[in-house]
Amino acid sequence: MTITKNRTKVDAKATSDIHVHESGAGAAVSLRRLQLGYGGNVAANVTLDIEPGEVVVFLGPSGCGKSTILRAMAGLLPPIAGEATVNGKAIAGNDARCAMVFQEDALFPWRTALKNVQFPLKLRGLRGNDSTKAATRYLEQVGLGKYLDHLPSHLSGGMRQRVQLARTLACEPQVMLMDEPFGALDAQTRLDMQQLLISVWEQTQMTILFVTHDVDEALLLADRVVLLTHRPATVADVITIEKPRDPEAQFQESYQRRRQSILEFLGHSPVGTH
Ligand SMILES: Nc1ncnc2c1ncn2[C@@H]1O[C@H](COP(=O)(O)OP(=O)(O)OP(=O)(O)O)[C@@H](O)[C@H]1O
Repeated sequence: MTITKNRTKVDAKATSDIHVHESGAGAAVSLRRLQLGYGGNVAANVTLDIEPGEVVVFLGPSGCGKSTILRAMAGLLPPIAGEATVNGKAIAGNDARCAMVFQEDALFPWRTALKNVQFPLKLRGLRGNDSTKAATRYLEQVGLGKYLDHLPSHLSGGMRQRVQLARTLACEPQVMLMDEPFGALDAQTRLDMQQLLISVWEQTQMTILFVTHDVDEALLLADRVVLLTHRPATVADVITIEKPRDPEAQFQESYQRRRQSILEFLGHSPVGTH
């Protein structure tokens, strides 16, 4: 698989403490003339193929339909026309293969971090000690091993997003959907979360569909950046990002040129067609 060739592949056998999906990697996603909308108004019309293990970041003007695409992937919005498939099979409501991380933390406020992460494990049939051990490992994976008994209200915004990430990992999805997950965090916490996500990706090789407004975040995380038009969102351009990422890359002229041209696109992006 070409997309992951420059990133560190993790041998699933060598990482028994890390939760790699049974398939060992993410899934291929195919959006075929996927038309989405609300009450007859088209919000997105997208055709795109995504490789297993690829990180695809959607960038587009405000209100163009980015979240709508993720909602459809999560099975929360049936298509008007066309189809979205994961490994060739159409997405159905509550499809366990896709799991969403939202910007606003969607944790149960009355449950501790541990119990929040245990929730999807229970749905997967894990109980008692097995569930506690697995949930603890997921929380350790996101750096919260010492906060198992904390309620969400006793955690910072960044820590709550970590719990949300752990809870999503506990679903063992093949496709992780992330809708501006770090948008509400302060700058330093956001950078920390980006690095955490890179490390989670290296461990799980999940396919990730990520929505952001932040061009630097897109360029850091993406294998490919998908630029969307104004509503209805259609694919205007797809930019492949070279890996491995050089930490100094953003100081290079080529990075700044690319960043500038994306910002210009976002400032004058064309209107999509139905
Ligand atoms: N539940 C809904 N009912 C009706 N219209 C909706 C609904 N949700 C979204 N829309 C409309 O669909 C369009 C796309 O919304 P969406 O949230 O997907 O955009 P977005 O690109 O994610 O926006 P933003 O960049 O502001 O987060 C917008 O015009 C929005 O007003």
